[in-house]
Amino acid sequence: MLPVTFSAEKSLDLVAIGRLCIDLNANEINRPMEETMTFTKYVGGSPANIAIGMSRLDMKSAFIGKVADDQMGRFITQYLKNNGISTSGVVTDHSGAVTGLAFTEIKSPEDCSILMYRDNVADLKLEPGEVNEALIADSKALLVSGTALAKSPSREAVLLALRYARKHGTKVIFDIDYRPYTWTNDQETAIYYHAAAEKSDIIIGTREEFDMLEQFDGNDEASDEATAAQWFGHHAEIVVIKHGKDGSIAYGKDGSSHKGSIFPAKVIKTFGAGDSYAAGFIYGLMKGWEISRSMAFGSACASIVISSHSCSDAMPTLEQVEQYMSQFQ
Ligand SMILES: Nc1ncnc2c1ncn2[C@@H]1O[C@H](COP(=O)(O)OP(=O)(O)O)[C@@H](O)[C@H]1O
Ligand SMILES: O=C(O)C[C@@H](O)[C@H](O)C(=O)COP(=O)(O)O
Repeated sequence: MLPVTFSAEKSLDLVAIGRLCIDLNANEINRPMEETMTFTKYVGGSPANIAIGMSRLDMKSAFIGKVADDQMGRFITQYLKNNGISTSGVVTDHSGAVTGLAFTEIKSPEDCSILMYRDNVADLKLEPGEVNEALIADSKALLVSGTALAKSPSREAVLLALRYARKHGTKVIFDIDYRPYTWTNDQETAIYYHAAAEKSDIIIGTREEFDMLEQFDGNDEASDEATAAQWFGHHAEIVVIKHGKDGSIAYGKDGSSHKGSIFPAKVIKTFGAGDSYAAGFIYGLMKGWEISRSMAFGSACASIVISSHSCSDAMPTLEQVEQYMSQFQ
């Protein structure tokens, strides 16, 4: 039996909803931000990275989001188009909002952090009326980034997108994607994360992200197994808990559990690991692979991306992943 069955009727594989931003990745690595002088510009934002990752793997992808009416917004939209991603669901802000920026600090391969500039950002201005129902109806899966739930009106837009997905038999993949900068308080975070997780078929997050989601649920010593069981009580069919360099663990609603190991990497920076892992994992599931094989593929994608300078631009093609994995067979 397949771990998840995606509709064969739909012409798109994945539509992602959430932020389209800019990553400014430090060129001078292994030093603090105070001493970092130059950066390279890439398209960023976790759901954008995942959509780009899927597209590189030849999956038909689309995006629902809002960009600023400026050079950065146009750069992002053009990059998506150049990568074969449908931008018919990408709208332009006209309220004077700006593009979100993520400056990366690479002190060492183990010590990386992100400095986010997210005041008055266009991505969080997406209105419910701007959510393209037809794109969701025509996609096998909707990928929701949890950060898009942080503020209205993007929050309501995402909740509506979730309703459209359930209405049209589009599988919901929820990447918790917790970024503290955008949230007001923990209670609010847990409430809206719950609303999305309850409607999701696949939930992906780190242990810390699940702890954020479940913090008021009374699971004092939340184990990965208890986390999975909690969400199988709703719509979830697969729950994936990521543990950085310790790999990942996935649970299936059929009672199965799958330990994912990592591939060796010449780590430049650790960000981008989760997004590339998600792209590879979703790709595998959509190909009808077993959970373990999909996890291995995701881990290989992650190793490639963390050994590179960017997140989006470094997303590997199928050929690159296969070649990389073949070294370890
Ligand atoms: N140092 C590392 N070496 C090799 N693979 C890694 C490393 N860190 C993360 N990964 C891979 O990326 C996956 C996701 O990483 P993780 O750090 O847990 O997610 P996130 O980037 O969302 O915090 C891991 O399950 C693992 O497969
Ligand atoms: O998500 C962002 O806004 C920034 C990303 O583009 C980024 O570089 C990053 O943090 C990737 O996240 P991860 O895959 O969870 O490490």
